[in-house]
Amino acid sequence: MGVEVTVEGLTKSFGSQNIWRDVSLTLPAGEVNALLGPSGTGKSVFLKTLIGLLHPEQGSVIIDGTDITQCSAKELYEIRKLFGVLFQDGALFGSMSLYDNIAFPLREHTKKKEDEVRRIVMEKVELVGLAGAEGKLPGEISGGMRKRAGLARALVLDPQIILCDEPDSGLDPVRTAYISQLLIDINAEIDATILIVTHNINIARTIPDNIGMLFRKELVMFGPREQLLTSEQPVVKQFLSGDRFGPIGMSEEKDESVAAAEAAMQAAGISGGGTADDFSEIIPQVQPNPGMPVRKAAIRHRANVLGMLHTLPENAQHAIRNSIAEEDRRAAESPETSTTLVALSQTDFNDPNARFTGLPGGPEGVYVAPTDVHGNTAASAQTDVVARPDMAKTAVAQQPAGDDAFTQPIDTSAIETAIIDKSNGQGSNQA
Ligand SMILES: Nc1ncnc2c1ncn2[C@@H]1O[C@H](COP(=O)(O)OP(=O)(O)OP(=O)(O)O)[C@@H](O)[C@H]1O
Repeated sequence: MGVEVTVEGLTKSFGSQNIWRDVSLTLPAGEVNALLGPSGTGKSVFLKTLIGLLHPEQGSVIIDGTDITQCSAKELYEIRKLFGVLFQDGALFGSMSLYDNIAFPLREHTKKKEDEVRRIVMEKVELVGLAGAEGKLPGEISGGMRKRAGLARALVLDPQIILCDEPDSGLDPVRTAYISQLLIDINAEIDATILIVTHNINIARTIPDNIGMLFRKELVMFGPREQLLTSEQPVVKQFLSGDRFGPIGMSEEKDESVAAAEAAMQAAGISGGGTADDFSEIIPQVQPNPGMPVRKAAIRHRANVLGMLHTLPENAQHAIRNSIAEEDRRAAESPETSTTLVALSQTDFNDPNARFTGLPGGPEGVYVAPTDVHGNTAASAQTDVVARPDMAKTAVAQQPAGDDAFTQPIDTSAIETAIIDKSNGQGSNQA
């Protein structure tokens, strides 16, 4: 499973220029996260700080129990092996073939023999669709191919954390969709924690489990994607719609006179050029391609979100309920592509250690009852957590049906461990 990354009170400056301050967030293990923000707000600086390439003045970055802002160079070297990083420009060595570029981390960090290096490199080359191009130099291929080569290189050490700095920059919308799908498939396959820095709203809407946004030197928010997509905060709304009217200016601080002039234009019905799309209409998250393993993080994410639901704004709660209902409806229609139901269908309700207690339908109280390996329907149709009975007993007994089922805090600790172990066919369900 991927590694949780916990950032606490992080502040970074270059000389007298403060980039951001007091940034705190947790990238949950194995989940896909996106970081948005206007140009120059320090998103790339944030990524580089997470891998210890840049040093913050304050705060901590805890990875696998180690605070990388305080650890020794040797410890940092070891922690860095957990990472795969796709830099904004691919950061390939111009004088090396794609093959040698992709092989580089293996030759640098492992003692693998060349035939093993070849096997791994060619596997990743295939994965990113570059078979046949491995002998070319970076200067001989397109920008999109360089991106994919950079991603292949980021994957060769089987990273537990993948950082992608603008994986879509310079790519057409179709190639962007392919690379986004690839990230979801990779997540399904290796369950790595992923952080994507992007300006691409379509990626933000369809790929991550969680989204954060930097603005005016602060983390405006970080949470389930529905929270940001339904946010009423002007900066978030403006960023999503791409409108020039709003707090974000050409440079970070918008002049008061400019803001007043814009407000007047807006009042006069003049367009700021933004899209009229309604981002609070949550569109379904991209699923792994058929044949890919269950995306275990999606199951954990659901348990996490249900646990924190009561702390979120009302419209985010509503959007999450709808997302879950929609996900379950789609799952019931095509169980073979459903993350949740595939996992659930591999679960044995009769097993005393691992059984789940049902999925709620949604605001209308529609209930989609999944079945287990024996075709049994979940015992209780009134609860919303995937749980070991001993962990969830209280929640099960107390949860009302329908909309209200989401309003109570649920103890989700250790919740989906059992089901994930089961779906992997890995014996014990003891937390
Ligand atoms: N090594 C450095 N030394 C000094 N200043 C730096 C350094 N790296 C970045 N900066 C400054 O930090 C600020 C944030 O840069 P960064 O590249 O992180 O922004 P960003 O949000 O990723 O922007 P974009 O979306 O345009 O890529 C910029 O003002 C940049 O000039």
